Amino acid sequence: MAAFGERVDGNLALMEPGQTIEQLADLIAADLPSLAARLRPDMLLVQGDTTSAWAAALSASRIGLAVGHVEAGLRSHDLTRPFPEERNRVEIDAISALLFAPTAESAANLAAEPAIRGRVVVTGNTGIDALLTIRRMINGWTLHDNAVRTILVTCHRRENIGAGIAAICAALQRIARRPDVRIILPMHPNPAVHGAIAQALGSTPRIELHPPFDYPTMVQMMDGAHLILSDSGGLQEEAPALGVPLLVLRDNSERPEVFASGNARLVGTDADRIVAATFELLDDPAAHAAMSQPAFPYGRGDASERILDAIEDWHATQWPGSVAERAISYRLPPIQA
Ligand SMILES: CC(=O)N[C@H]1[C@@H](OP(=O)(O)OP(=O)(O)OC[C@H]2O[C@@H](n3ccc(=O)[nH]c3=O)[C@H](O)[C@@H]2O)O[C@H](CO)[C@@H](O)[C@@H]1O
Repeated sequence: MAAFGERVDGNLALMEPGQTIEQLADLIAADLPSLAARLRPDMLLVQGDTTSAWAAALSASRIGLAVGHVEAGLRSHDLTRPFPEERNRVEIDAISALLFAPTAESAANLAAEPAIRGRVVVTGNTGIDALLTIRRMINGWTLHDNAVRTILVTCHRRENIGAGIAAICAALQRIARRPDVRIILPMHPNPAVHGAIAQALGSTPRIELHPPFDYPTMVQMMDGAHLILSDSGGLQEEAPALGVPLLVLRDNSERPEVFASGNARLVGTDADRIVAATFELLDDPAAHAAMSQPAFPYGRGDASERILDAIEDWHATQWPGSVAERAISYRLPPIQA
C-alpha cells in the first residue's frame, strides 16, 4: 500500500497466530454486517481466492450486499489443488453480481458454470497494473550478471507443505552446488512453510533465505532474475509480463495462458524434474530465450480502469441518476477499526 501512496482507512485486524481458516471466516462473518450497516456501501469488492475474500463475499451476500469479484473465473478444475483457493474461487463467483475475468479463458470458464448469475466482464488483472506501475518507478536496478545467474524461488502452497516442500528443497540443494548460480528465496510467513525451508536450506552456500520482500523489492528481484521457480498464483502472471522464464512447482494451474504463451512450464514437485528443467534453462541459451519473450495475457496495466468502468455501468443500471448523484455514494466515511 505504501509503495502506491495509499493508506488503509481501517484495518479490521482479524488475523491471529495459529488461527484456522474456519476461525478467520467466523470473525469476518461476525464483523462484516455491522461494518456494512455503518458504511452502507453499494458493493463489496473482493480480490482473488483467499479465505478472507470468500468469507467476506459470503457474508455480504447473506445480508443482500452485491459482490464484485476481481480475478473471477480462474480454474484449475480440481477442488483439492490449490486448496482452499479453487473452492473459494468457485463459491465467490457463484454469488457475485459483477465478475471481472482477467482473460477470455477465465470468462469461458464462467460461461460453462450454470451457477454463475452475475455480469462477466473481461478486464485483465490488477496485479499487472501494479507490476507495471512499480517497474516504471524502479527502473535501472538489475541483478543481471553473466557469470552468476540469479534464481528466484517462492514456495508456499498448502498442498506442497510436507513432501512437496521437502522435494523442492532437495532440488534447490542440488542446483546450488553449481558455482554459477545464486538462489534467492523470500520465505512465506506461514510457520509450517518457513520452518521447513529454514531447516532444510538454512546453511546452504549460494542459497539466500529472506523474510518476505516488500513489493517494490520483489518486483526488482523478479525483473532481475534469470529464472523463477514458484508455486505461486500471482507470479504466474508477473513473470511472463517481465519476460522471465518460470518453472511452476505444481501439478496443475488455474492460469493456462502462461503455458500457451511459452513463458512457463509445469514441473511439479519431483526433485529430478525440477533439477533437469532448471539445468536446461541455465545451459541452453536457446531454451532460455524461447521462454523470455514478454507476454501479456493478463492485460497491459489497464485492468483497474476497466473494472471501474464496469462498476459505473452496473451502478447506473441499479440506481439510474446523474453521475454526480451516484458519485455521492462512493464517498464513504473511513472505517473506525
Ligand atoms: C491464497 C492467496 O493469497 N492467493 C492470492 C495470492 O496468491 P499467492 O498466495 O500465490 O501469492 P503470490 O506468491 O503470487 O504473491 C502475491 C503477491 O505478493 C508478491 N510478493 C511475494 C513474495 C514476497 O516476498 N513479496 C511480494 O511482494 C508477489 O509478487 C505477488 O504480487 O496473490 C495473488 C496475486 O495477488 C492472488 O491472485 C491470489 O488471490
